[in-house]
Order: sequence, then structure tokens, then C-alpha cells
Amino acid sequence: MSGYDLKKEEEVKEFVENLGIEYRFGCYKEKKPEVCHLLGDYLEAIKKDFEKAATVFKSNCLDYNYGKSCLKYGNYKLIGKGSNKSDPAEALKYFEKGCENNDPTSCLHAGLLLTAISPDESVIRDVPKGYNYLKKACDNRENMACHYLSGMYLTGVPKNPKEYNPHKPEKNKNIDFLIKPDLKQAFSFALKGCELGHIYACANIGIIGGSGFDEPGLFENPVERVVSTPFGNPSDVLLEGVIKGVPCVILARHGRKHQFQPSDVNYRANIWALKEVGCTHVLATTATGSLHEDYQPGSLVVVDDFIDRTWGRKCTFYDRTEGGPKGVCHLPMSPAFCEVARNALSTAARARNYPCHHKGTIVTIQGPRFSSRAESLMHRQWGGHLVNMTTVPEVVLAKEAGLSYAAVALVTDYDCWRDNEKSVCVSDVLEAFAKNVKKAADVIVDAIQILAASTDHPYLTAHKELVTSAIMLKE
Ligand SMILES: CSC[C@H]1O[C@H](OP(=O)(O)O)[C@H](O)[C@@H]1O
Ligand SMILES: Nc1ncnc2[nH]cnc12
Repeated sequence: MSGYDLKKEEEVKEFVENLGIEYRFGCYKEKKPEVCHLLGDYLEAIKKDFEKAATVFKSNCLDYNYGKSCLKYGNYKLIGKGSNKSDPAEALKYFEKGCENNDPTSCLHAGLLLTAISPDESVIRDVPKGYNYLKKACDNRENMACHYLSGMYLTGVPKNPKEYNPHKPEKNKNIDFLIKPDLKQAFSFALKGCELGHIYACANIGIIGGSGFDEPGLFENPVERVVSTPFGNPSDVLLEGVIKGVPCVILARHGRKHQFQPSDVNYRANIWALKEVGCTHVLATTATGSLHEDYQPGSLVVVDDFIDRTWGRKCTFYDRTEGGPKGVCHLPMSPAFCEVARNALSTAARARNYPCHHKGTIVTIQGPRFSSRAESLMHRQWGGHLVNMTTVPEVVLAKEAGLSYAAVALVTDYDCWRDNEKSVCVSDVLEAFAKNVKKAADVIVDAIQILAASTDHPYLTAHKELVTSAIMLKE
């Protein structure tokens, strides 16, 4: 190849023709199946002769048992390429043969065809058989199959799909399932898909919406999931959906009707529930007061540290609750937030040119009352930039759960430390939040894309390992 000067058109033509001759020779004379497959690709991509390509793929599959060619021919049959007629049943035969010949993508396609509901019933649904193909594909490192299996366990596979209501899982309790919902299996397949590099299997992003973000409407058709945990019930149902292709789960921190005040929020159940449905990341919003002149109302802050002024809140999972984890957990709290998730939020805010501070210490007070002036002045002296009522223990529990957690704060007021200025009240907070809610929503949606597109996941493992290393357990 190095002898060719590909810039010259004639030489390019000659090169391409010779390539065809080489492939024909290797396939028909030397009878090398891998070269026959290349010949099929050549006829398809260079010559655009789909009929001939189909013939080559078909015979290479049948005569030489070459799995990848079975996959190709199966795909041709599925979409009617090279013959003008789609034939899913015939496609399935070739996917099955490809799978027998150890081509994991053929197993995936066979599994998908058998488990899907075919509109014209050309392929008879056979979920157990399809499941086995998907399992074989996943076992053979086909990450999409692992991701798909995870989805099957997440929702369950109903015997009669017509009885199934995708938007109200609690209505599906009494129907027959071919595969019962099983969150543990769902999680383990998602993890495998993630380890094999399927980005959407890795990122399952929880969004905790705070005040003013109780019902952010980020999904078109959310699925409501009721989850209970060893620590009690979360603030509301989890809303599952997809944001620009990324699986996400939204939870209203105070409940969708804002029925729980900050110290009554069951933070443990909220975080546990998100973890239970497979979230790897949690991005949270919070409405905050400013303790610093430069942190102006209307701006965003990607918080990087906290001061805890709460009391009596349950702030560990490791308290011997039945069904909870065992041992005593002394978790390092610096850095408190996940740097990767923080970076994603910051990058998103920068890209949109939104006013944003990329660092800030938040003082979380007990509430529900706001601070007194003396307290507010003290929080300033302590080095706080912001004040709210919810970041602790949420961030702590997310860290204990091994999740990647970051919060985007929206500054709504100057609390009550400024001279000659009226102190904060709820209506000011909500009005300021409503005015700027689009900024928070845009930043969250964009950060989700950034996190999902990253293929570098060691930080997710590091979060888990940190927890493991922090547990003292004496038998
Ligand atoms: C509505 S005023 C005080 C309230 O607002 C903030 O809520 P969140 O953090 O959930 O956005 C603040 O923390 C207080 O809970
Ligand atoms: N000033 C403030 N204090 C506590 N929480 C808040 N949330 C919004 N503004 C706040």
C-alpha cells in the first residue's frame, strides 16, 4: 500500500480495482472466509452492488459458517437491502446462524427480534429464547445487549404487552410477567454494559429538584415508579424518562407538592431510592441565599464545600437499620462533591454564558426558619458564600452511597446581612427562582450530555472504593 500515491486519480482507480481482484482471488481461489467477507464489504461500500454483496455474504455464511457474514446478510434481509423486500423471519434465521457461529452482534439482533413486538407478527415473539440470545451476546462483550437486558429487568417483560401500562408501574402489579422486574439484575447488567463501554448503560442520572424545581417537566412521558427503601419512603414517586437519549430519574426533594420541610425530608430514602434504580450520578438544584456581595441573585453557583449547621438529621446509612449496610462508616468529606460532576455543570454554564461561580461554600442551616441577622453575619465570617437548608445531609449520603453528586445552586436573595435591606422571605425566593429556572434546567440538561458522553469512568469506581475503605466492620 505504501507504494501508492493516492492523490492521483488514475492510481486510485487502479488501486481500487486491484483490491477487488485481490479479494476475489482470496475468496474464490484461496477460499478464505475472512477475505470473502471483505469482498462483500467491497461490493457494498465501493461498488454499491448490494445484490452481489448479498450473494457473497449469504454464501460466506452458509458455506463457511462465517458469523459476521450471517449478521450482514441478516441485516440485508431485515431492511430489504439487495432484494427490495424486508423479510424479518428470514433475517432471524441468519442472525441465529451468526450467533451459533459466535458472532455476538448476531446474537444481539436475534435477541432483539425475538423479544420485540413485531407489528406484522412476521416473527413470533419468544421472550425466553430471545433472552438467551441477549445473554449470550452480553456474555460475549456485546455491551448493547447488556444495556437492553438491564432495561428488561428494570420494567419487567409482560406476558401480554397490551395489559402493561408503561406510565403507571403500580398498575402492573397484578399482571403476568415473562421476566419479573428485578432491580438488582437490572443494575448488574447495566454495570456490565457500562464496563464494556456502553455510555448509556453507565450514565443513569438522578436529578433532585429543589424549591422551584419540584416539577421541572424535563420529560415528555415520564414513568412513575414507587420505590420504598429500608429507610422509609422517598419524598415522592421517582419519575423515569430519557433526556436526549440518556436515562434519567427525577425526584422532587420536598415532594411534588412541596409537602416536606427541609428537616422532614427523608434524605436517606431519597438517595437510597435513586441508587436502587441504578443511578450512577445525582445532580441537584438548590435555591440559596447569598452571603457574599459578589454572589448576586440570579447567578448560578457550582458549590464545592459545605458547613453543616443542621442538627438531628439522619446523616448516615450505617446505623444498623435492618436492610441497610453493615459496619461503621467514617467517610472523608474532602472533596465533598464529585469533581467530575461539578466540572460538567461548570462547563455547561460556561458554554451558555450564564453568570456562574464555579466554587462556593454553602452553609446549610436547620430551618425551616431563615437565619437571624447575627447568624447571617457569623456565617459570612466563617467563609460561607451561600446559605440554604438542604445540602446537608444530601451530599453526605450521596457520597456514602458511592454516587457522583454535584449541586447547582441558584442565588435567590442576600439573606439578611446587608445594611438597610429587607431580609429574605419565601415569596422573594420563589419569584427569583422562577425568573431564573431556565438557567438551572439548561445547565442540568447539558451537564447530563457531558457526563454521558464521557467514556472515562474510573471516578465512578473511585467513589465506591472510597466508601469501602471507610467502613470499619468487626465481626
Ligand atoms: C423556599 S425558601 C427555603 C428553601 O429553599 C431552598 O430549598 P432547596 O434547597 O430544596 O432548593 C432552601 O434550602 C430551603 O429549603
Ligand atoms: N436566605 C436563605 N436562607 C436559607 N435558605 C434559603 N434558600 C433560599 N434563600 C435562602
